[in-house]
Amino acid sequence: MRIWTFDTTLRDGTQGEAVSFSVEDKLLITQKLDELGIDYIEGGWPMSNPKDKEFFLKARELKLKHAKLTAFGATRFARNPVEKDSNVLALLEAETPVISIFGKTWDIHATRVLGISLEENLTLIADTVRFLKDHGREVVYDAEHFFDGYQANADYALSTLEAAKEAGADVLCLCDTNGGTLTHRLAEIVSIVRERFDGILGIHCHNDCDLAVANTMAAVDQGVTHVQGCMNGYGERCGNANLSSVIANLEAKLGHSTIGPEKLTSLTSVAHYIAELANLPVPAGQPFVGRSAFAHKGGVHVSAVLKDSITYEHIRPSVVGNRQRVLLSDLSGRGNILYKLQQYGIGDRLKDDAKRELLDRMKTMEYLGYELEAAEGTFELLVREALQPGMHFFEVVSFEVGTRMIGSRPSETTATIILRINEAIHSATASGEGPMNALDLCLRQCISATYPAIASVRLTDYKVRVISTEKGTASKVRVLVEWSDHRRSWATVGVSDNVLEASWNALVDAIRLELMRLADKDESIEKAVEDYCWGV
Ligand SMILES: CC(=O)SCCNC(=O)CCNC(=O)[C@H](O)C(C)(C)COP(=O)(O)OP(=O)(O)OC[C@H]1O[C@@H](n2cnc3c(N)ncnc32)[C@H](O)[C@@H]1OP(=O)(O)O
Ligand SMILES: CC(=O)C(=O)O
Repeated sequence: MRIWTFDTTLRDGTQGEAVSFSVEDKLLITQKLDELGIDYIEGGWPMSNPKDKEFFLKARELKLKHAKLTAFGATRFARNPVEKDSNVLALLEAETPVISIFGKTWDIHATRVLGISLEENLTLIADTVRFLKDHGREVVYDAEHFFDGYQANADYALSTLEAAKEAGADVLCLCDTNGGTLTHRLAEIVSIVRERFDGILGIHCHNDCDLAVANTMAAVDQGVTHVQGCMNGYGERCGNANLSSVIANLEAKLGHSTIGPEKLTSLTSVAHYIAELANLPVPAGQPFVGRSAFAHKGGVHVSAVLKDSITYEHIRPSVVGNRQRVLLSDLSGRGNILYKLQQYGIGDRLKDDAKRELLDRMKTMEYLGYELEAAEGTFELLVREALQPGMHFFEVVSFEVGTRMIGSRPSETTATIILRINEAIHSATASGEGPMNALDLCLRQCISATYPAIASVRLTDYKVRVISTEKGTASKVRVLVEWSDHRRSWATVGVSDNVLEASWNALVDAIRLELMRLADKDESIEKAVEDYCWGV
């Protein structure tokens, strides 16, 4: 069945805490949602603020291929005749083909919030819908608090829908505004409304009981054909139904037609694009589009996935443009190692004994506090060392680092290192902006003449975590360092009860890894490594 998608990321989504978009962001997101094949894009409430007003003005220049831009507002305010209500007039001035308005369904909202009679509220609804229809707009009527209103006073709730319908509303959208309705009850109520009203029924769910997507699906099951939601589940309080999950479920599970299977493959990238503009991370475990949505960690899972991915995946990740990942940890089995080696294209270059040794080494390292899941560069180094035993490039003889602070003068840090390269001793002393910088400079001084290619490796992030705190300042720490060589990024990890030693080990591993990569010209490894490294 054809189900119409209505995205309110730019309106209800921005009612979520920490979600805010500039006019430029809103324009970019509108275009992106249009490309994704969304049917309606609710851009904001034009009377609410200058930003939303400007957005609708600028959006006139957008050449949308598919979506209908929608302006949102309220039924006329009780004190104003509809033709003089600034909120209603601003909706017309937005010049969108579609207007959505919310009206009161719940009797206490009419009497206690608006302070008007139940009858007068019906007039507000009918006046506003009719006025907008008379001005040639498609009207989506959002029945705010429909389910709470129905449970409080069913006859009155239904009469508000009748008022909107008789005035010409094109869609009657049932809103679970407080997000408190349980799925079975919501389905019962939708089925009653479906029997009573023909035409397009919509659903708008909030996630206060963590049921917004399930409730949306249940409503569709009862005959609703217009679904509202926000990308990444943004929205007031606990958010709205996550539209990316709703779309994926409708398309991939139920065979309904929304954006179509081809555009569905852009779902993950669009969700991440919007999160990027919102400056919020997509939660790793977000269904369908999150980084962990198809990430396998337990050895038992990975071993089965290697035989057939359907064993632990409910759909193929590519259906929604996501990808399968395998994580490394102390919960890994041989399967995890095999998977990675196959990914690197070297499944057959390591003997079974070497694979088992690698797994044992990994488990010991995890026990000592290394977290290879976040530092696949360190794992790659272990693999390459297993492939080319004895290839170390340089050996660390010693390192020394000291920071001097006198009075209020800026501190001074100097490091000295001694290395053995091809049987010759090299040493360097350098001052830096802190110990890591001083050590880094020394290392480069010692080896760059022999290995000039390491000049491109630079630190991009540095994180320290105390592994267990019982020893206070003497506790063991894990240092995770991210690196980039202008082509890709990767992370290495060091563990020690001395933060400088942990940092130094992560630094040395990153440089060794780069040298190993340059020495091993096997392109299949190179390509596979790029798959886990992230672009820069
Ligand atoms: C369920 C939803 O999510 S609805 C959308 C909610 N979104 C927002 O509120 C974000 C945008 N809101 C705003 O910018 C502002 O609240 C404005 C510009 C709309 C109104 O601001 P103000 O005029 O200062 O009013 P305020 O926000 O304090 O109160 C809301 C007013 O709208 C009235 N109102 C609320 N719902 C409706 C409705 N469906 N129809 C008519 N009037 C309504 C209220 O009675 C109240 O008016 P009152 O103060 O005369 O009683
Ligand atoms: C209209 C709307 O956003 C709601 O009822 O939640």
